[in-house]
Amino acid sequence: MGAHSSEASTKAQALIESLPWLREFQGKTIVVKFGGNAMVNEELKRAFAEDMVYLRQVGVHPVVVHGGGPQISAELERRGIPSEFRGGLRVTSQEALEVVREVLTVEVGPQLSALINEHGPLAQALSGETDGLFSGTRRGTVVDGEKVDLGLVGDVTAVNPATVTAILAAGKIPVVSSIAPDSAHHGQSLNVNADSAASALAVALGAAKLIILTDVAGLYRDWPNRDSLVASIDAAELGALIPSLESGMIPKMTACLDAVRGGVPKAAIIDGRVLHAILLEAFTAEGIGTEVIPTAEEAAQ
Ligand SMILES: Nc1ncnc2c1ncn2[C@@H]1O[C@H](COP(=O)(O)OP(=O)(O)O)[C@@H](O)[C@H]1O
Ligand SMILES: CC(=O)N[C@@H](CCC(=O)OP(=O)(O)O)C(=O)O
Repeated sequence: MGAHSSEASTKAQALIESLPWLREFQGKTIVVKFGGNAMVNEELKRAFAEDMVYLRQVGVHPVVVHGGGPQISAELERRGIPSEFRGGLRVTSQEALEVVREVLTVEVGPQLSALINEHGPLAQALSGETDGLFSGTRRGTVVDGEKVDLGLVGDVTAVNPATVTAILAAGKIPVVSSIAPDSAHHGQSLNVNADSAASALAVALGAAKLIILTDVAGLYRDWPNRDSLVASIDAAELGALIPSLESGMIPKMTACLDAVRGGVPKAAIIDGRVLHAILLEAFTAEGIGTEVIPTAEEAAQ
């Protein structure tokens, strides 16, 4: 076989490998979290937008929840507003919250939507504050056994997915940012980590999968030992591993665990620095990154 025909047969093979996946996810909702660290250049953002359009075109319903942590940090620094992370979450003052909201809902969300819309009028950006999508409660965290006050940081405690389902029903792609109104204080909003917002939305939508893009190949059991990449882990094992994790991996893996425990059959952490990572995850038999699945007993229920 000549080089040309062998390349063609590799492409045909990739298409054939996608068949079981297409059957599994046809007509189903997939929540995709696009992290700020995976948005490092225009080419990656464009490829991500193409992947979302592709999924929609083949009959899957993608919902995007985006982060923007590094972009928020850059803007806070530019304005001279102090910012620190504790347990992977940003300690957020009222002043910082205004910047979080502005960067996520005025900058990152509309930019991603515009890239998707280069392929047709498909994306609709909305914030967790829109139409009561999210409702949150303030949370702290525990670092080295000590309680830490994170300020205006919340967990999503209720989701009203009506607007998201209406956008999906109209054949469009919702692009959601992770700000939530505080259910206990009218008019106050909370900064929610985008991984946990994506997880709450995936559960509320009854999504078939949660995919989180980040800037590493997946979860390393023994970080930073590069031989310890986890291909697949169940909820019970992950629950036992989370207390030993560091920084940004804590909210990320907790989000996967909560999604799977909340009834989402699969969650995956994949490397968003790889062009078309979503299609590789979706359309190759073995997938890429780390997959989280329910424990055997949970899956049987
Ligand atoms: N066990 C681990 N496996 C993989 N990455 C880890 C682990 N522990 C810590 N990390 C760090 O977590 C980072 C991902 O979290 P974060 O920076 O919050 O990403 P994002 O912006 O995509 O949400 C990785 O780049 C890596 O440096
Ligand atoms: C509470 C908290 O930490 N909120 C995050 C929200 C954005 C986010 O999660 O962005 P990435 O996914 O890019 O990290 C923050 O302020 O950075």
